[in-house]
Amino acid sequence: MSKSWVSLWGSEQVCVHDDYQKTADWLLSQTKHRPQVAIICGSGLGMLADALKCQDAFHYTDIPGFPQSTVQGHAGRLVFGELKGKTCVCMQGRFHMYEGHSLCKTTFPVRVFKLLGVETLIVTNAAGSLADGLKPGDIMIIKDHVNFPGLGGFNPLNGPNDDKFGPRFPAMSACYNPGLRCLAMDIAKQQGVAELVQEGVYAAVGGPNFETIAEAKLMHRLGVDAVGMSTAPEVVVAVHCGLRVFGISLITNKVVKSYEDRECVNHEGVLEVSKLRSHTLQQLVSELVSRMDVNNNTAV
Ligand SMILES: O=P(O)(O)O[C@@H]1C[C@H](O)[C@@H](CO)O1
Ligand SMILES: Nc1nc2[nH]cnc2c(=O)[nH]1
Repeated sequence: MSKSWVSLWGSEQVCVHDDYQKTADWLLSQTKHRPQVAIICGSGLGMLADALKCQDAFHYTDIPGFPQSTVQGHAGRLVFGELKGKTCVCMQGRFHMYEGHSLCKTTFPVRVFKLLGVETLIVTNAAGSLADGLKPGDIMIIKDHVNFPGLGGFNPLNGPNDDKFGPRFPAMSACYNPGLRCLAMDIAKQQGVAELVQEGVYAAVGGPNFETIAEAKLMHRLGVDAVGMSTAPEVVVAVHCGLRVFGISLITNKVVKSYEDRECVNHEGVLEVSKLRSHTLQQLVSELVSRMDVNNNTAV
């Protein structure tokens, strides 16, 4: 049963081991698939699940304990299936803090994946670029992140630590697996899309508003390459419980950094660019899944 925990910021819901286990047990009773890889689809990127063969799909509304998706471009389905010889589970729709989910609900699926036997988590998102060399339609392989809500005390690991998942003070200095990043770069070259792909630092903010110009300038100065409203909390929880992580940001817009610039970002534009690049991203992720080693959590 989830419990209430009083934090610096007031009362928060925390989920306990039993909550994750119940959801995992239900899923294991409903599908024969035993996933090794989990994929979280960002805004407008749900089509990554279309490549899965022999699908078993569940609406979030039907999964006990699962939060619900409320954002356009996040279908709210969990899809199990085979992708190039690997068993995968794919979230068509993720949870964001700005929807009103507690951080434990935002990251709930990650621990469920761990209990399903997943070893590798692939996170994708739509993001705005701050780096001058990244333009809409580009693909950024996430090298590292800045978790702004986490720095301010909004961390999904707040509250009593569950030692069954991981340590009280987990290291975060190698969040994004170097071997998988390198493999993804090689695949991009082989697929002829290397000019679209580069590595960079992602920053997570709380949203749901897009950045002010002062905020954009601040993050640019701090060395952030792309900004979005998700991913970092999921990755913190994944690394805590020993999952290997690979992350991709699809750059859907540039973040306005000048008072003279009259461009204005909106969610519909974000979804449009996601759609345009969906095929390229699907090819890249499929090949990465195909070529990754799933039985050794430390190697590629
Ligand atoms: O789920 P992601 O991070 O891909 O979604 C991004 C951030 C906001 O939820 C939304 C803004 O358009 O896209
Ligand atoms: N915070 C933020 N999230 C995004 N998601 C897609 N584009 C953006 C952006 O420009 N800013």
